[in-house]
Amino acid sequence: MIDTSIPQEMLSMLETYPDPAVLLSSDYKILATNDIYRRTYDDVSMAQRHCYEVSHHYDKPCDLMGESCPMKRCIETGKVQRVFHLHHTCHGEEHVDVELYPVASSSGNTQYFLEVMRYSKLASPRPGGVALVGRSARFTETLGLIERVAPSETTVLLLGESGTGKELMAQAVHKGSQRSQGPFVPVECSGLTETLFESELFGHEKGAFTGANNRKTGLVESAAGGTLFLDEIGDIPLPQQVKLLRLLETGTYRRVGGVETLKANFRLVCATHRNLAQQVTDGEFRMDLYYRINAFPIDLPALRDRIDDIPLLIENLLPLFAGERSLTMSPDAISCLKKYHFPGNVRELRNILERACLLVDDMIIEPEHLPAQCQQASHWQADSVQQTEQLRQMNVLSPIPFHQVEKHYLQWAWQQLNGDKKQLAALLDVSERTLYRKLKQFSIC
Ligand SMILES: Nc1ncnc2c1ncn2[C@@H]1O[C@H](COP(=O)(O)OP(=O)(O)OP(=O)(O)O)[C@@H](O)[C@H]1O
Repeated sequence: MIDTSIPQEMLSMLETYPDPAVLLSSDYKILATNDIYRRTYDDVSMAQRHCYEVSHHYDKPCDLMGESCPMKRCIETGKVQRVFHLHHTCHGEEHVDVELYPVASSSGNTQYFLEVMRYSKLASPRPGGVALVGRSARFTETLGLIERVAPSETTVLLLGESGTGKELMAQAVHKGSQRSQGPFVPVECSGLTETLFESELFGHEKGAFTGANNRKTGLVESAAGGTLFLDEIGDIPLPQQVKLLRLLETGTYRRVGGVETLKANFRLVCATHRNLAQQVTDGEFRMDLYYRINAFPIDLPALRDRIDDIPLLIENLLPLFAGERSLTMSPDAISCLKKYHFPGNVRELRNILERACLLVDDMIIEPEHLPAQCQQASHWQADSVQQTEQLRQMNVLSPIPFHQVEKHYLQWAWQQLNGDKKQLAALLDVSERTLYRKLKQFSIC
């Protein structure tokens, strides 16, 4: 499809892009497309379709559908815009890095908009292909940050609860980097003692200490040309933090028992489930090290904050445990899981699916194949809705002081869970210590 008023140079330029590219008018109409765009998206040969119809199957511009529209921002600012969106293509949905450039006419006014789209190879919104999957707004936003930072050498700090996929995201950073052909070396920092920390990270010379019968290559050396992933960096004790800081500051290290100064050559990605800023305040984490590693922090959402991803994760993970069977999950069971709190995040979902695959005799996983706490979460929510309705009918929902609401609610929840503190704390999203304090305060136990 070609708008005959578009200069030939402009059309030729579109074809030079190795990615799908389109020329748009300010009212979102597609004026010209390159070949790769036509092959990737629906048939746009019918003249003057809107970009939002083709990419999103919307009948209105993205910003009216709750998305950030690069076109709108480009018109407002006159500057290049970059956003990360989920697009419909003829291969199904794809995560797309969209760049929009204003194109000026000879008079200097913006006449067209050039949109170039690059597909993410790091994650998928569909089951099957890659390990990392997600399509919720929170996941897409996180992936957008990963796509931005991955090609650089910047240190990345991944923050999130246990099981949210920090290691998978660290691998994605590596995969999207210039170092992707090099090694990805994960280091589990918790539990490394002072001496172990040094010899693991820096290696040691033969005879450096009793039992050092050979020279050992350290993980820093193994990561040469690649990415070093320091998992649970918040667990590194203070004395080891100094050694890590020295490595990062100088870019050099020495094997234990060695005299030779070696040059490090790695890109650093760190992760923790801890609140590092709080650890700095509490004197548990060095401030200088914190600022060294906090160059590009990314918060990974908990599974309960992206429940829209649960069906996709189930579809992606079930084949891992289903063996030869093509198992599915019933809508009731999916709905149970959507109401569950998932303190262990995706790792817990994996375990739940593995267990369900062993329990199911038929081809469909039902709520009865899920652990009691998942079934209970579902009843619990239903009960609380029903109870609120009963209270409303009894006209007792007139305003009462907050602490009384808290007390009554806690008493009720305590009974529902038969006094299971661990589960109750997880469902209420508080620590067991906080829960214990509350229970004592209200004399519940
Ligand atoms: N978005 C995702 N898509 C598919 N699988 C995922 C996703 N996120 C996490 N997982 C799976 O969940 C499990 C836990 O992920 P991972 O080990 O990356 O989490 P983590 O945050 O590093 O956990 P921890 O803090 O305990 O080390 C893995 O089996 C991983 O494959």
